[in-house]
Amino acid sequence: MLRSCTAGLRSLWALRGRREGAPRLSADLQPARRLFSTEKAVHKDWALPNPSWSKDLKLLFDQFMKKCEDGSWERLPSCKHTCTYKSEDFKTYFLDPQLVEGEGLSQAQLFTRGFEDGLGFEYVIFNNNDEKRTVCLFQGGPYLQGIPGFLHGGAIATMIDVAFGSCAAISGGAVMTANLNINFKRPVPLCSVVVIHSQLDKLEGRKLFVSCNVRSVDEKTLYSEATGLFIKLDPKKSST
Ligand SMILES: CCCCCCCC/C=C\CCCCCCCC(=O)SCCNC(=O)CCNC(=O)[C@H](O)C(C)(C)COP(=O)(O)OP(=O)(O)OC[C@H]1O[C@@H](n2cnc3c(N)ncnc32)[C@H](O)[C@@H]1OP(=O)(O)O
Repeated sequence: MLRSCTAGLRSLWALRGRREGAPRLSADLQPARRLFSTEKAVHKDWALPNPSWSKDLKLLFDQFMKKCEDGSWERLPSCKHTCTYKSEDFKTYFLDPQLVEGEGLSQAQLFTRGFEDGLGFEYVIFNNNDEKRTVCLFQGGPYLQGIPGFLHGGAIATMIDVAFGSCAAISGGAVMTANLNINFKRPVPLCSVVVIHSQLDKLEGRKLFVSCNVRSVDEKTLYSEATGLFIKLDPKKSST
């Protein structure tokens, strides 16, 4: 059964709620495989092959799915909509009912999942919990063009942020990006597949330091290198 990816968001929103006096969720801030594993299946998982996936992407996907068989790796599911909006749990911890019920938020989608199949971000992230690292297989579609024929740098930065965010959230729970530093070394051809290898380098109090490299499928081309700083949200502080 599909496991929901919304527990992470619930964790984040619960934390926000708690800052304003809502009851504490025990799952909050726990290093968290549970971010990806506690909810019942309610929404489609988009981190799975669709007809727009190239041969390269499908091949890599199959290779990583094989690595999942012994439990050393796990595929992270990915929802398009911020699914918890309709859950009772979410309402319990989100204190502004207008935001929960309102048009704006009901239409909210994860930025990277807001495109038709194949046109934007096609990706799947695999996590190796013991090694504190993730691998993101990413095919950037035609709507992500920057200079003709190549991916927009902002699209690459977005994908790196998502890859980092997942890597950091697994260890840190509810985290936010504080700093991203990217060196773009080679332009990424539009519609090609790249592999983003992310690593949690250091955990220092509430600070999670991550780094990654973005490579071609054959690993010969290094497209980008990046570092990031994620901060575990502090339940005593307001994020707005
Ligand atoms: C993200 C959700 C996670 C939930 C789980 C999801 C599951 C995964 C599912 C699906 C993956 C999707 C993944 C998507 C990823 C996208 C992520 C984003 O787009 S996040 C939006 C962009 N980022 C912001 O808008 C932040 C804005 N900034 C802030 O809100 C604050 O600055 C914040 C929360 C980052 C820190 O604020 P403070 O008040 O809590 O903490 P202070 O005291 O300022 O800093 C703590 C320590 O960090 C250092 N620090 C803070 N910012 C720094 C910086 N920019 N550079 C260096 N150090 C910094 C400080 O110097 C301090 O260090 P000392 O403890 O004193 O040693």
